[in-house]
Amino acid sequence: MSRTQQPWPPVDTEPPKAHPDAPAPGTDLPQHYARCFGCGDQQEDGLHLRAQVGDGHTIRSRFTVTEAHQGAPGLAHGGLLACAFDEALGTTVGNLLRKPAVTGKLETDFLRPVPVGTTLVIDAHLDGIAGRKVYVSAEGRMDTDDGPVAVRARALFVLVDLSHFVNHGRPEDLQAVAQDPKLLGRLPVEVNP
Ligand SMILES: CCCCCCCCCC(=O)SCCNC(=O)CCNC(=O)[C@H](O)C(C)(C)COP(=O)(O)OP(=O)(O)OC[C@H]1O[C@@H](n2cnc3c(N)ncnc32)[C@H](O)[C@@H]1OP(=O)(O)O
Repeated sequence: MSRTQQPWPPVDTEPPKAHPDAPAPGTDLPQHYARCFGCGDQQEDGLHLRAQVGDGHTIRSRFTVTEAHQGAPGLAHGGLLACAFDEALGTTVGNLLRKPAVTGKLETDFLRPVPVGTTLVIDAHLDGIAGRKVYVSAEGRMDTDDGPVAVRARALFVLVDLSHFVNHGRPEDLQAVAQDPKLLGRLPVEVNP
């Protein structure tokens, strides 16, 4: 099987346009949910991914592979790397478009093994929009922003109503958020667009 990529985005798209209230380049983004495995500070063994807005529809995220993230001895589990990219790509969609969206499809190419202790520098980019479909891609470099590329990913996010989360979320977790709204970071969505 070759690494030849299909055209991306796979359908005709409009160029992305950041929301007028999207955070400016250079902004450090807060966790979006304290219990999120990707970014939450209440998940002891989570990824604790941190993100900053870049120029031109990009967001740069960083996460450090810990012992809790191993698949083979001393090496990151591929599924956890995919999780980091899901988070980095979702953060890019949510913060730049300020609309709720969920992952519909996520593809990853693992190019190099990633040892425990590595910090992955993930640069994600909005690629195009077709109706509710948002195409976004990223690459992750080892330790520095010009380090060797270890992982590439691309994804389709689908814009949804907030009712998606209300209708499908576990009631006790929704209740916990209602009682302690600080569990959510700055809402990355336009609630009344
Ligand atoms: C600041 C915020 C930071 C947030 C970071 C969070 C990062 C983590 C994000 C996640 O992990 S979200 C959790 C994982 N994802 C899910 O749980 C989604 C589960 N799937 C669904 O809920 C529904 O399938 C979905 C909302 C994605 C779509 O259902 P809908 O009934 O709303 O829409 P529909 O099925 O008509 O699909 C809409 C369009 O997307 C297309 N589509 C959907 N899934 C697709 C797929 N897998 N592949 C290709 N196309 C797909 C579909 O063909 C269609 O295209 P057209 O508009 O052209 O007709």
